[in-house]
Amino acid sequence: MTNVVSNLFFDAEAPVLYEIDTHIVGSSPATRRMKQMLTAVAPSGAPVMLSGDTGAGKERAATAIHHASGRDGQLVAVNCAAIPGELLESELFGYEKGAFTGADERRIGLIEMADGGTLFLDEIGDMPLELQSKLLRVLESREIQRVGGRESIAVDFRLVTATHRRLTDAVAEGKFRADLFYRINVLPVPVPSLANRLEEIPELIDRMLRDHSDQHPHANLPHFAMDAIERLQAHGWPGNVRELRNVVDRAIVMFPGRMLHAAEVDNFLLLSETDGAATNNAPGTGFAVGDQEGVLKMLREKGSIDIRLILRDMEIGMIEGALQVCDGNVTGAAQALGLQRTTLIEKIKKYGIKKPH
Ligand SMILES: Nc1ncnc2c1ncn2[C@@H]1O[C@H](COP(=O)(O)OP(=O)(O)OP(=O)(O)O)[C@@H](O)[C@H]1O
Repeated sequence: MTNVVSNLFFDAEAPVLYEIDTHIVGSSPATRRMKQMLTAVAPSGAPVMLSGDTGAGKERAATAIHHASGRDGQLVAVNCAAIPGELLESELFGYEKGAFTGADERRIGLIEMADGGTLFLDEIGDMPLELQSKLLRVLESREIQRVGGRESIAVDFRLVTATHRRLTDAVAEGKFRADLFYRINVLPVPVPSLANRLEEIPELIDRMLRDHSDQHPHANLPHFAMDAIERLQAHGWPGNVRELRNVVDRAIVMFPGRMLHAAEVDNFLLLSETDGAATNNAPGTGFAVGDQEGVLKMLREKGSIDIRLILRDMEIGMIEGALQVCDGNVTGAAQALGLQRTTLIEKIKKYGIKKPH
């Protein structure tokens, strides 16, 4: 693998490198190794399997591969764990009108939508066995049939898969088809956890702040002092880059134009650890800002979510965070949140939020 990768790497064209570098931030040895691999595999049409912990950046790597591949079609991302098994087939393959109750009109599936582009199957290990067989057939025949349809439709897509667990274990347990595993594991690329590239934290923060200011040109960005960075580099990062993004998002909301020191960072990290417990004073969903994980989990378990409840919980979490960071000072917290003081007081009353002493 290493030889193949390094040979391909040296032959890789500059635009490929440019795309990979644009999407993937970081110059640690671990990330440099990953970028070399991505640069090598992107131009080939062979299936890539990304492995790594949750939040490490697998979807970002898939996006980089797509953009560096030179394929004209679109990148279609599907989280196999987020869509209930019985729905996943019709989502992937599409269906003909009348295929089942409720199929009022023909629907193009996600595989067909990825024609000419890239199909990214996230959490492939969660795909039901029956669907695994159907996917294998598609990979071998390069054709699909919509649910309820007879016509075979040719599809040309590049497959990228991702998993956060060892698929070989799932194969050994009979939960994942061995033949599919070998078909999709042609070019394995490990995505390193943030704990293995702590030196990249300043670069990642810079990029996140820059992205924010590209979207909000008038935003007053926060600054991270050296002691704050040191504190971040001593953290364990179980939630990886996603957890770091949450910290940066909190800093953007609560410290616009201000300097964060170690103490503030400690508070933010504490908030990360108590995500979900933040709503104990009111019956809630237990979601926190940016908690996509939680949303997906609930969608999986219940099949639906109540967006108003989730937004309310996020609001409670942010108010509690601002109060904590401002030592219970309502005027300061209102300022940090961009709210009128009276509005904040109303919200504190409405949600029964207790101010820290
Ligand atoms: N190198 C990076 N530079 C900037 N942001 C990044 C980087 N890597 C990841 N992120 C951000 O971190 C968050 C998590 O990344 P991503 O969704 O790619 O992780 P993942 O490994 O696919 O997670 P999951 O296993 O939960 O699907 C996203 O908001 C993403 O934009």
